Amino acid sequence: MPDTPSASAPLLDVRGLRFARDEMPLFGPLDFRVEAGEALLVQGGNGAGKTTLLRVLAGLLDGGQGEVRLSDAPVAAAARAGHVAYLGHLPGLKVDLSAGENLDYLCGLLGRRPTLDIDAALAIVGLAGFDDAPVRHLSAGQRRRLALARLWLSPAPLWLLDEPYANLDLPGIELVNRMVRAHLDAGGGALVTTHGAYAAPPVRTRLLTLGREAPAA
Ligand SMILES: Nc1ncnc2c1ncn2[C@@H]1O[C@H](COP(=O)(O)OP(=O)(O)OP(=O)(O)O)[C@@H](O)[C@H]1O
Repeated sequence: MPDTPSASAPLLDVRGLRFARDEMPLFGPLDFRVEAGEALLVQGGNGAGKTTLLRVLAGLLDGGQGEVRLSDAPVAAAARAGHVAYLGHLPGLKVDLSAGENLDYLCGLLGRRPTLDIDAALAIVGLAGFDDAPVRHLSAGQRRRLALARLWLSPAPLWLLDEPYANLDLPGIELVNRMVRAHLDAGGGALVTTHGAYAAPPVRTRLLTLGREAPAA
């Protein structure tokens, strides 16, 4: 956890964050924050930089300049993976392992909420009985649900969700909304990227728009 946590501090406080690729600016400088109990919708068209922003915040992509504070303490990119839960386009699963083995492995790597076990998390995302199923036999939507189980098991208060509705059916979309609402009700926060093709999660939401027309909100 950050060195100097503060109950009233925002979960995420970003100051002057900018990113350039091959010296071409992609976004920024951006200033925004995420308070406990709220979601920040990161909006923008294809190529606007939404995924890049989330990967920079997660510490998965080098090259961002500016300050990223988590619960009132600056956290360098290399240390951020242990402080946030990132749900990316690719589920980040090992296809040769079973669903349960994947969750066990990821919990060992990134930590786990002590009040929840793997079977319960699988049941919550509609994968009860899939514990021993090899991930290579799962559909794209089932893999997405497995990644949601990992998210649900994570102890991190800040979720970074890159198009979390991708590959999901309507019950899956409702599942994401329930999960986000429960996470925020418990004092967590979330960044959620969106093209605007789906309704936003029904939670307290602010907006950050990437793109030339509206650099930041
Ligand atoms: N690995 C990479 N190497 C070079 N350029 C990249 C790489 N990844 C992304 N880009 C470029 O960076 C820009 C932003 O990409 P990014 O994926 O962040 O956008 P996005 O807003 O998430 O887009 P989408 O809505 O299409 O998913 C795009 O112009 C893209 O071509």
